[in-house]
Amino acid sequence: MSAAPPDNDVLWARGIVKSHHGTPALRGVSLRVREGEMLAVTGPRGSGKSTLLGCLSAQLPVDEGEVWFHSAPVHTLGRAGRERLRRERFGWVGSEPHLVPELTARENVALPLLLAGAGHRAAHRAATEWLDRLDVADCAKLRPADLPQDRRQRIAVARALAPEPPVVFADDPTAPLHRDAREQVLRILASAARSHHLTLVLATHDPELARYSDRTVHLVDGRITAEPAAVPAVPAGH
Ligand SMILES: Nc1ncnc2c1ncn2[C@@H]1O[C@H](COP(=O)(O)OP(=O)(O)OP(=O)(O)O)[C@@H](O)[C@H]1O
Repeated sequence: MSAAPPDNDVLWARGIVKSHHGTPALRGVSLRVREGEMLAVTGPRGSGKSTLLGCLSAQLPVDEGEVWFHSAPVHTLGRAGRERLRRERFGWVGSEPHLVPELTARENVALPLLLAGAGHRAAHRAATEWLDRLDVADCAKLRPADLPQDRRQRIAVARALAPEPPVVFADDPTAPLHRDAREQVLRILASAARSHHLTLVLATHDPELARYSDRTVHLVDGRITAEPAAVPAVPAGH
């Protein structure tokens, strides 16, 4: 039996192998993510970034290897256990803003807080604060269909951050945004992660955006090719 990972790692993975319908996506990936760290996963299209985030965030079961969250095994959980872990401990921002179309922006952001048991007033107050941080407070009463893509994405970021989960996964979160908005949303993600001591795992094509992270791992063809020494991060709020 293998040893449990070190206590100070939030996420710890060893030898992850994962295929999609016979197409190998990850071919033995090992990595660790420390508490409060902002880790960027870079690599060309099809290199396995989304699959890696899927395996680390318990969305996808691994074919081989181990994934641990705070010294508890994830790779041995069944579907229900993985779903509970995701719902209770992880936030997710995808490259497309998937919001509930019938709800206003504020209701969308409040929803995960209400599902976690918060009272209506507290959930709506927190949602308003997060919309304000993401610079979309003016959209609070509008529904997703009335908003452009980049505003919807900011709301999706607010929704992921509002419950302040221990880990937020962001899979190419700036893809729907224009250049200036990309920088701003990334800065907000980075500063929220730092001020709320969240751990952030971010997949991106853009090495420039990886500058906001504490550390980068680079994937090529389902393998980590290099884990460069920490590059100077852009200070939050700049
Ligand atoms: N649902 C799927 N069904 C079949 N093959 C898949 C599926 N998802 C991913 N793949 C394949 O697995 C490999 C890794 O894909 P993945 O999406 O993880 O890479 P990526 O680095 O995130 O790519 P991108 O930057 O384009 O999002 C690719 O060869 C891809 O075609």
